[in-house]
Amino acid sequence: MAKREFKAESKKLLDMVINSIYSKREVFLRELISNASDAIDKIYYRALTDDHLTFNQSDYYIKIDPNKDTRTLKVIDTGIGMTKEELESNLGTIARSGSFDFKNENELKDGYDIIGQFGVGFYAAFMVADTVTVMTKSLDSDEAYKWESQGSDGYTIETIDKKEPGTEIILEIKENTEDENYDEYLEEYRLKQIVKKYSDFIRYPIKMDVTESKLKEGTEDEYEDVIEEQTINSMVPIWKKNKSELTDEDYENFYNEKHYGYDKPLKHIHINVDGTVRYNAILYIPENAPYNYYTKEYEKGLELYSNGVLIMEKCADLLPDYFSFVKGMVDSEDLSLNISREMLQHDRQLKIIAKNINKKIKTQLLSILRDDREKYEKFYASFGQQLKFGVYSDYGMNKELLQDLLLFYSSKEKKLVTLEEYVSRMPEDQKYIYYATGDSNERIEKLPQTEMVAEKGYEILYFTDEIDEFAIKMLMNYKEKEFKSVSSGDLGIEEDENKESEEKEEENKDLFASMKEILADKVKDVRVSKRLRSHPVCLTAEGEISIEMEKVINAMPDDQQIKADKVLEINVNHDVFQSLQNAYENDKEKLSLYTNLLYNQALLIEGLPVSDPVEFTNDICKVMVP
Ligand SMILES: Nc1ncnc2c1ncn2[C@@H]1O[C@H](COP(=O)(O)OP(=O)(O)OP(=O)(O)O)[C@@H](O)[C@H]1O
Repeated sequence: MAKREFKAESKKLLDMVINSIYSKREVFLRELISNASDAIDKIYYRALTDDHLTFNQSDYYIKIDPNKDTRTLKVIDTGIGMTKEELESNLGTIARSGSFDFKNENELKDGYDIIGQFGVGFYAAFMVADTVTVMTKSLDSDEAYKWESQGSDGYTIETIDKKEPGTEIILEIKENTEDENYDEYLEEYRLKQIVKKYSDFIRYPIKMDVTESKLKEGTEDEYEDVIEEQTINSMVPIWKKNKSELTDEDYENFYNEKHYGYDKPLKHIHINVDGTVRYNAILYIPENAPYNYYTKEYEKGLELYSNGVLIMEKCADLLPDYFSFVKGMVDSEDLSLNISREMLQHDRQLKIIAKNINKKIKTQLLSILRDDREKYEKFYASFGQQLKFGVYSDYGMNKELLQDLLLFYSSKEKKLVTLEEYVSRMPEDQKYIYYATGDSNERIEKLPQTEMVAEKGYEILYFTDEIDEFAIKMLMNYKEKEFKSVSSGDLGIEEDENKESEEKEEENKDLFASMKEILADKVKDVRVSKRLRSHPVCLTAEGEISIEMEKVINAMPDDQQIKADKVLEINVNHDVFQSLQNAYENDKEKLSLYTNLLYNQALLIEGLPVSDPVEFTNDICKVMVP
């Protein structure tokens, strides 16, 4: 029999399909199953307009049949089949898609959607097979044909005997090589796995004879291998079902089946959009952060399906970083895929979907926050930090979108509050939103710097995450109220104290100058405190860099070191101040001892290390034994 050659360009293209278009060999099965599904769809469409043809869905199926002895894998379908001419033109010309033409000729819109469009998928079979044989009988022909090819050297066509319309594709699976294991494409479990991964939602049953070990009849502990034909795909995707038919349990099962997480999702979001870009999505907000969530290893992304066929396992472009914890999938019929179906040709549709999804996630989070505070706090414990990173990163580009999702611990409420709640409670004379930073709520509670603001009756937000102050600096203000650290120079409330402290400052300016000299470049200034009530000293920072920021940045692994401009504030109403004055008058050595002691105490209160602990304890001893 004379061999027909593929067209010259086709040879090159075939080589490309086999070697470079697809990144994973396993997708050959996805391609053959998609073709089989298209072939059945075509009968369905025909039946819509042809009165002589009835489409009885249960008659149509796809079957996968591996055989280790003959080293063959068959993919059989009960679809429309191909005439001799169609065999010639569809399989003899690479990049010629009969399915694409069919779609155009029939002006197909919704419902059943033909998958094929490029005319290359079939040849993916050569990635795993030396010889590919196609036995086919068209619904429109009495003759059946066999097409066979070993790849680039062409193909043969001959007449065969086949009664029922449909197509049977036989792959002679390659021998294993050093680098490649082809045997796996003959293993039931592996084939099942590939079908589940890519073709689970093909709407016709994909059948396979599966070997199961079963209890032998009449025995109690004897097992035997039983071969059973099973449907291995789920067929109807949950996201195409009506929301009213689905229970929370259905959504939870899908979450677990898909291994989106091992926890129970906190919330699911089911989206069906029929707008400019049509898509369905099921998204989940998990309850717990995966163990690697806050590391570089964590990969964000949603599964992306095109017409129920998996295209990408983790499509990162669908999620912004600040919502990277969201799991789930998107299925759209409107994506322009590239030839390998592994990437999108241009991402306009994807951008629209991403934008839409982003909005929905925010709305959902806000509604949990409003309606189920306990649930939201659980979520926030896992992912609050990520939201705060989101406010801070990209130069604060997303701060407005995220600000209402933030929670901080409140000095007054003794629980987490939103910025909105804080601002709505602010007394009229309060100018700023006050915050204090520290390692824990308990430590912040005891910070001397909070005394004055607390005495004034104002609420203070406690920042215990390293990112907090950075995020707030980026936010700058909320509802036109500026954020103010309780440690900052001007607290906006010290009017009454101003005059008195100015006088004290003036009276004691030589004492403060001496103390500043003793501490040298450790502090920028020594001053009368307006904020202290019961404590003798505290450290505050002047300028943009706070003491907390100095701590955070200096603890980072790179060599970057920064220094806050520290000010040692002295409570002139505290008895200790008298001792300072006495020492200044009578004993300069004592003044030096006291100054260093007070400075080191202030460091400890701030959670900063004292530079010489031995000297510090010696100083204490000196005070104890005058
Ligand atoms: N099982 C089948 N039954 C009937 N026709 C088939 C079958 N497999 C392939 N064909 C025909 O061969 C054509 C080429 O198939 P191929 O998989 O190479 O491309 P495609 O499915 O059209 O596009 P894509 O590259 O996007 O998958 C199809 O368009 C279809 O007309």
